[in-house]
Amino acid sequence: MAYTQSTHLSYNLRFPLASLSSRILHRSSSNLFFSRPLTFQALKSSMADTNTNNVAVQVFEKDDLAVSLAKYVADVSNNFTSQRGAFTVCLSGGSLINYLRKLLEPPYVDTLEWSKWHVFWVDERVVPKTHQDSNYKLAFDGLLSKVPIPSGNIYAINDTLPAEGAADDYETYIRHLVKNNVIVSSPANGFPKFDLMLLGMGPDGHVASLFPGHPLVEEKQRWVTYITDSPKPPPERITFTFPVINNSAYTALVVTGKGKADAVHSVLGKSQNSVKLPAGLVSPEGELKWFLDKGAASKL
Ligand SMILES: O=C1O[C@H](COP(=O)(O)O)[C@@H](O)[C@H](O)[C@H]1O
Repeated sequence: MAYTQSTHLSYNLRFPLASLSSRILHRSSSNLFFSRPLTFQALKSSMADTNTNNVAVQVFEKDDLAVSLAKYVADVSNNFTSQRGAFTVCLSGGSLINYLRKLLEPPYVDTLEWSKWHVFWVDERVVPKTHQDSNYKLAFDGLLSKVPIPSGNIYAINDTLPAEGAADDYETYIRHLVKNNVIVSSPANGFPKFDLMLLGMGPDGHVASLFPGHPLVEEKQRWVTYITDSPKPPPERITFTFPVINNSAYTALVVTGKGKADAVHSVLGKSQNSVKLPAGLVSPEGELKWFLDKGAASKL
């Protein structure tokens, strides 16, 4: 794979984001390559068969990923808070939260309009909020407790309900927030359109709690669904479905570590597998950006 070190990438977006620096991989038909800076329109991708949207893949050295992710989140947040007066962001669990750590440092910690943030979970484990497995606890301890987001803007699941009830309850609440214009929805399909979806990916290629080969991957109607046989513990979880994940305005997939290199290769590599992993089904309406470290990108 030939590559050059890029310096700046200018995004030509609805909400133009500031330039980013580091090594950028752009997809073009069947090739993945490092390249010189391109305009955002040049990032047209054929990554998923139905995806005609913009996709960028960026590979980082060590701490640079967290630095760039913080800038990306801040730029998206600033654009929405200034244009709409609110920013709806969906968090995953797992390693993602640690990669958001630079948001707790200047300039972001002091300048972001935290009071306008509305925080949701892409997926959640059905355990008490105080449990070590809780995605809420992970995000609260690692990020949310350290910034001035109003507690009423943090939408955790109801942890007193079983999985099915918790999924129904979360979907009902999101419908309520759509009705009240806290969350935007698409006139075309009625699904909620979150401003930013922050996804991780497991070594098996799962995103949210949508696991390879599981029927939930095919869900087309529900906004939030549940699983009681998750292959990764704990077994009971609730999760956004693909129609919601793929309706978001901006999506970041943050994937690190050699253990995920095979799944990354399967989704982004030259000969993409005919059976798509869930991560390969992330094909949002808006912009998709992969944040990889060198380990995760090592088989590309
Ligand atoms: O179980 C989960 O795993 C995925 C991936 O986690 P990671 O630690 O490998 O990054 C995560 O995105 C999801 O939210 C979580 O529930």
